[in-house]
Amino acid sequence: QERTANILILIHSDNGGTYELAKELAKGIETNKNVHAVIKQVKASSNPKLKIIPVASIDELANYDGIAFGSPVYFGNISTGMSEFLAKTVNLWTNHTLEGKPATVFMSAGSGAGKELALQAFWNSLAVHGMVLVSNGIRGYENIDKTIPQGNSVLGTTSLASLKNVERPSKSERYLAELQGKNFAKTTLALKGTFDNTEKMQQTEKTVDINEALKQKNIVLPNLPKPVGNYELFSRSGNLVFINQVSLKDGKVLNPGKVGVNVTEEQAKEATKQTMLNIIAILKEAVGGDLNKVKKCVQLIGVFNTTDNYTQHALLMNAASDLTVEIFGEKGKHTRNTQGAYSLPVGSSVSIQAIFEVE
Ligand SMILES: Cc1cc2nc3c(=O)[nH]c(=O)nc-3n(C[C@H](O)[C@H](O)[C@H](O)COP(=O)(O)O)c2cc1C
Repeated sequence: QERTANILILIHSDNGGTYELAKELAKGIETNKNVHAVIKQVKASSNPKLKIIPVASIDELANYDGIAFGSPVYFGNISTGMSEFLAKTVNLWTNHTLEGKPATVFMSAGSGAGKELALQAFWNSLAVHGMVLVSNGIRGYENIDKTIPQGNSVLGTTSLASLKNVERPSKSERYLAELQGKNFAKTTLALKGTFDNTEKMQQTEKTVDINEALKQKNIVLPNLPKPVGNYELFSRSGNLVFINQVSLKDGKVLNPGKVGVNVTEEQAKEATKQTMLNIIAILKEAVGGDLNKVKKCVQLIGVFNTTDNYTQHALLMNAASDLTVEIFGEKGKHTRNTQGAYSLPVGSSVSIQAIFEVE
């Protein structure tokens, strides 16, 4: 059977210069008929030229055989958009997910000031991930037009987008990007299968320390709320822990009221997240301070104070579900019910009942 490979071209672009280079890389990659390239971006763009590009999720990076990263040069560095995306890859990093995967980088610059620093900065982050960095060297240098400034660099192709004596990317820059794509496809195909991390990832999955992961993700659990009636914060029966909360924050209700009247959907989501944080703080207490003892989130029920005709309860509840999965990974996946209510205690816009299985 013929070997095939899938390459992600992951870009951030403001004005489309990076996207132009990405298309050339894709063309170069796909001159190898066994290698497929897909261009995605790190966040949605309102630029009409870039709107159609799908947005990549963090977790999908694991699914490709190689990744080409492209961004504008910002002050001799990678762009803020790219930097923000990379900052969310801590889980991939600690799980060794990208180790041994080939990576290559390209950038759209203005004048080109600091372009090599920026390419180097890209490499820094990808080296921390343990990726195999594929350089350009002087490939193609003999064929480029040297009568005008060009974005060639040994680390990766750039384009000098603000030098408009010719259309940018220039013909030579496009040629270099295509060549980079061709070479990257060759390396990716050759390395495929030599970096199978599934076994290692499964091992680390088991040993992921949830308490540490919370710190790394900057998730701070609130102080325990005080009961406002004759009840306990949690109740344990066998291996199940039952917890019910509203959106109390520092003794006050966060974003109280009715969704669609005096609470926006964004505020309701914020309140929902706060409620879930309260629940997880209580859960931590219930397992003696060690969240690694949580085996599964079994079920969540979210009740929202809404108008009669409101239907987007599921959307609001995602704020709680997403947080639970972010913290507990696979163990955080749960069944769920959502409902609307005419009024809720202490004016909260949301109330959540949670059931967890623990050790
Ligand atoms: C905040 C900021 C900082 C920038 N810093 C540099 C720089 O240090 N060197 C450079 O050559 N261009 C710099 N530029 C220009 C961009 O790299 C250039 O416009 C690039 O082509 C944008 O790529 P895009 O078309 O994919 O958005 C900067 C632009 C911005 C917005």
